[in-house]
Amino acid sequence: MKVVVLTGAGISAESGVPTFRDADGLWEGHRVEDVATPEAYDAQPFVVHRFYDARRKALAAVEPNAAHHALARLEEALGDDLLVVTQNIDDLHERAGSSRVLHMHGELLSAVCRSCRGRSRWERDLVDLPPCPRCGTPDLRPDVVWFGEIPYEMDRIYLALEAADLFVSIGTSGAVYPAAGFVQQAAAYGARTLELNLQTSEVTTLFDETRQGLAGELVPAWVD
Ligand SMILES: CC(C)NC(=O)[C@H](Cc1c[nH]c2ccccc12)NC(=O)[C@H](CCCC/N=C(/NCCC(=O)O)S[C@H]1O[C@H](COP(=O)(O)OP(=O)(O)OC[C@H]2O[C@@H](n3cnc4c(N)ncnc43)[C@H](O)[C@@H]2O)[C@@H](O)[C@H]1O)NC(=O)OCc1ccccc1
Repeated sequence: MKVVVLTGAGISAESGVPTFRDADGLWEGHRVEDVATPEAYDAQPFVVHRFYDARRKALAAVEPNAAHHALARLEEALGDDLLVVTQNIDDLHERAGSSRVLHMHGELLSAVCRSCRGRSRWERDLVDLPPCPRCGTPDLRPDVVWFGEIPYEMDRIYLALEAADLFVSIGTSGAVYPAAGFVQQAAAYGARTLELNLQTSEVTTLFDETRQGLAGELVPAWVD
């Protein structure tokens, strides 16, 4: 049984990581779409850096929750038959013990060089961004996928959706593409589809089954 699990901000909410909908999509009065874009980074890099620095600080103070731990247990059982595709840039899946995790929108604790595309761990706050450890150019940016940019690992994701027997979506509003379109792709290839979410999402009607509630309760109940 090949399983693909898509996670969104809702799976980290009970750890204390605010979701995008929580703050009505606003950050310091900015529409998230306005700070999480390459244009915003070119226009006002300091505002964008402050946005991600604040989230790094917040991430250091939180822990994975029961939903993350349940998926790590599922990976022990299924091995390579499980793939977790996350829209989240936090490292809570990995901290819970999951390793078969694909960060389609990047990672908060990673930096990427705009010159050589080399990746490195994000070391310091904005004040003195170090040069790229690989090519030496001072051209590092947060290793996250911004609106208008192509998500990471789309080929691997489409192959996994094609081979999936079961597609499960956890804690996502289905507002952002291409992730919001995965349920249709998986269903088109014959997979059964299940949504675990606190509220009705923009794609709830596309699922074979929906269970509403807290991920910290629904996911362990589904896994164990
Ligand atoms: C706003 C939206 C309409 N715009 C888009 O979708 C755009 C444009 C677009 C493309 N195609 C379209 C088609 C139609 C319309 C628009 C588009 N998409 C793009 O630009 C993407 C790139 C988008 C990525 C942007 N970067 C992010 N994040 C990283 C940065 C950062 O984090 O700062 S997106 C970011 O927002 C999204 C937030 O959504 P959720 O995670 O779902 O969170 P949300 O708060 O919305 O919802 C939380 C849910 O959890 C539930 N919940 C809450 N608590 C709990 C709880 N305790 N338990 C369970 N559930 C819970 C709630 O009920 C709720 O339903 C996530 O994806 C997150 O990663 N790129 C692209 O399309 O490239 C081309 C392409 C296409 C195909 C193939 C190749 C190339």
